[in-house]
Amino acid sequence: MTPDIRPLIAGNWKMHGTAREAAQLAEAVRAGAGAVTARCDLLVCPPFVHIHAASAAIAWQPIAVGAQDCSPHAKGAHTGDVSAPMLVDAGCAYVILGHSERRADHGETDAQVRAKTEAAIAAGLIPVVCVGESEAQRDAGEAESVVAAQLAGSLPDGFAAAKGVVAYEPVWAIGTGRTPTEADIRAMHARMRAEVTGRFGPAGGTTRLLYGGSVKPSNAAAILALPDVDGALVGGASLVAGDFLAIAAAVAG
Ligand SMILES: O=C[C@H](O)COP(=O)(O)O
Repeated sequence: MTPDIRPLIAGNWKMHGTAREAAQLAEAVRAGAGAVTARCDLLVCPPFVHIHAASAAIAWQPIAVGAQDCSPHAKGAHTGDVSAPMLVDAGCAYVILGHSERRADHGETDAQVRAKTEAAIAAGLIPVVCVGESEAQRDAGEAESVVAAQLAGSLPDGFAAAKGVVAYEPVWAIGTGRTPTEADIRAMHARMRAEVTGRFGPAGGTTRLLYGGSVKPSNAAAILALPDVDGALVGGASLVAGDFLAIAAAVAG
């Protein structure tokens, strides 16, 4: 954790579930959130088509809803895309951008992620920009330089002032049950803090830096206690309300 930064525990539901299941999961998170929202912010990111169902189930509780992508364009002839203003209209406060699955599945580049991030900020959304190295890049000793380059290319000017969030997700740790060592997470987050403060000045000192990749209740406390780890971006475990809330409860009180 970083002193004076309120942690964020974010759930990325990816491409799972029906609208009914999304509503049930959101309701279960809402019902159990009272014990943890005193110490951290909660965010759930359903698939586009379930955003309304999740938002309706969460209602007034202090749990934010986000999306998993947005268009770099505010409107227009872009079949299949969803704009940032549409997400605001649907009740979103955040949007995940540049997730490694989008970089892999859709060939998203740093420049495209940056354009989407600019669009999100212009619409009033808080972007959660994902970065992370492949296993081959880590084995080659390139992890920090890869992430630094992704940050330089993906984050627009004004990112920190807009309270943008960075999520470090080593690609090889996503959905695998494997995590970096605590020393490696600590080192990467220190490097990311140096990068954002170098780029954005004092505002970068309060940028929330999340860790993601096989976070679960059993490892959350150790990871969340590390310096400059200001929360978690949770995939698989966020699909089980009890596990997601247990991860949030692992934030030091
Ligand atoms: O966005 C979330 C990450 O891809 C982590 O997924 P995971 O917790 O299933 O490893």
